[in-house]
Amino acid sequence: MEDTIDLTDPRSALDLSNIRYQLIRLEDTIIFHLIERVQFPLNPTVYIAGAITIPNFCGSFLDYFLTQQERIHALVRRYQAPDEYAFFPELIPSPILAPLKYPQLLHPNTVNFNDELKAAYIKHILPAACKPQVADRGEQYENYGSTAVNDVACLQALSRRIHFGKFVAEAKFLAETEKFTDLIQRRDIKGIMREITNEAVEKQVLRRLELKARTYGTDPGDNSKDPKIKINVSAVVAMYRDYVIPMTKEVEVEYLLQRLTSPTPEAVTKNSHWFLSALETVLSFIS
Ligand SMILES: O=C(O)C(=O)C[C@]1(C(=O)O)C=C[C@@H](O)C=C1
Repeated sequence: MEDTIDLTDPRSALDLSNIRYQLIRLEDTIIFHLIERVQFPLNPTVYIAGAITIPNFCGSFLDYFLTQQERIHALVRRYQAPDEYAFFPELIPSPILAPLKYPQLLHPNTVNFNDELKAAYIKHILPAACKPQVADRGEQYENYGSTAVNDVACLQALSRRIHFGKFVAEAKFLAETEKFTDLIQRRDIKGIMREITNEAVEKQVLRRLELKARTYGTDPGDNSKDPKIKINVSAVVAMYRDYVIPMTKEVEVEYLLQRLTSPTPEAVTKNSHWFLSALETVLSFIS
């Protein structure tokens, strides 16, 4: 097993034990970001379109922050990577850095579950994880900026996690191509879901997550009998059980349903970003 997955090497990127190791690493990232986020109250104002006045923008404060951050990250090639998916893909600019040449690891596809993820994060995950808030007392007390900064970190890590489902699905497809081809051709969604599900692995994920949330949430210097835990451990487990694992599986199924079809122009754009960027660079030299 490699320490980090190498997305420029198909043998590394499509090895199921490497992919699972990456998913385990992402658990750490997600838990630490969530611990940072729940220092602040829920602050529902941050998620309501128009609740905070923003010049030339009519969405929520979180969406404003996400669009701005995605724009700058896109400029340095973040969304060319096959494991990165933007929440506002239609708003991101082309990179200023020369394109990287990723091998074609995944079948071209249009799968992006970020809207569903963001909705679940705001409606279910955060309310369960944040401390109860008596009332939203306004920006000077509630740190709207810090709230949004931490939300973006949580959402981007969660997005990476669920979209790794594409690599899992591709690895499973390559291991049992005949069986999956038959299920896909018959559009047997229940059958595909059954084949990609490994209940033992899911139980292991949830057990490990509970231990990690408890461990990372406790100050090692706190020697009291009843140490304070910085995160609601059962909310972390519920987040995975009810949203993260189910969405990863939906990503897997949706990806497999597109696995045999010829790519749509939209899918080609995400998968051959580097080619289009290279073309843009060449054209900018010519003009
Ligand atoms: O590890 C796998 O095989 C996956 O498909 C990932 C995952 C998960 O989200 O953790 C999802 C479905 C399986 O039932 C087990 C685990």
